[in-house]
Amino acid sequence: MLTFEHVNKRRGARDILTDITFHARPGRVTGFLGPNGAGKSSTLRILLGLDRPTSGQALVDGQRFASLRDPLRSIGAVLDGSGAHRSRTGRAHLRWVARSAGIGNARVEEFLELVGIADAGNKRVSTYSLGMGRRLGLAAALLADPGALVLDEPVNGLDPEGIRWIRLFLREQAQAGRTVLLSSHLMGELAETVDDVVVIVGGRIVADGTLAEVTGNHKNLEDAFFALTGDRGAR
Ligand SMILES: Nc1ncnc2c1ncn2[C@@H]1O[C@H](COP(=O)(O)OP(=O)(O)OP(=O)(O)O)[C@@H](O)[C@H]1O
Repeated sequence: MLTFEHVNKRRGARDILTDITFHARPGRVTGFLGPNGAGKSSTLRILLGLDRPTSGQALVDGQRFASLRDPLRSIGAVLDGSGAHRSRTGRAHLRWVARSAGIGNARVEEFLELVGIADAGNKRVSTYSLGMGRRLGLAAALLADPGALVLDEPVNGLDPEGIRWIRLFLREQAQAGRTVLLSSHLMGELAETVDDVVVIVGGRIVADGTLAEVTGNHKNLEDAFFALTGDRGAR
């Protein structure tokens, strides 16, 4: 379970996040949706201990990231890019991540297969497409079998096949019991993937509920999103 409790973030004179409160639950995919600049990345960075809230807290299974005894086994994350050094091969990157977590190389091979990049395992990450880099990032995030998976804009820039693959993959992760939290400014691509939806606009939560609850009387999630965000959602 991922929990945000009254998280506020101020930068200089600006309130970037105001009273961010929501949960992402095990076995469900939670979409954290909002237009560019709404505060999605800032919120996720606080959860992952990469930034501090001005007040409030973000918790992974009831604990702050910094207090987790074995963070890789609690929460996996894919933020910008693959997270790998470009001159490394995909396989070498995963072996390095595995070693840091005390995991054997057999699991690296298993995960290269799982995310569908086994054939490219010996190629340098600099030669990977955007989609392959995302798959490598997912493999690294999942190597230590974490209970939660966090992804910042996982489908952004991918072709339809890549988007479809990520959607199915994330649904499988939730079915396996993981808590999946993903951010996106794209609604159409995600309506079939998410169980729960949290909408953020201007650093504030403006909707939080199941997909059906947030869609409400609108034709679809995209229409509901534009109604909630005004023209800011169109950017
Ligand atoms: N390091 C920083 N210093 C100053 N302002 C920042 C910093 N990081 C983010 N911001 C500001 O905080 C606000 C929220 O940014 P954030 O990146 O969290 O939004 P986002 O919803 O993830 O949008 P995007 O999808 O465009 O990244 C923006 O107005 C941004 O300009």
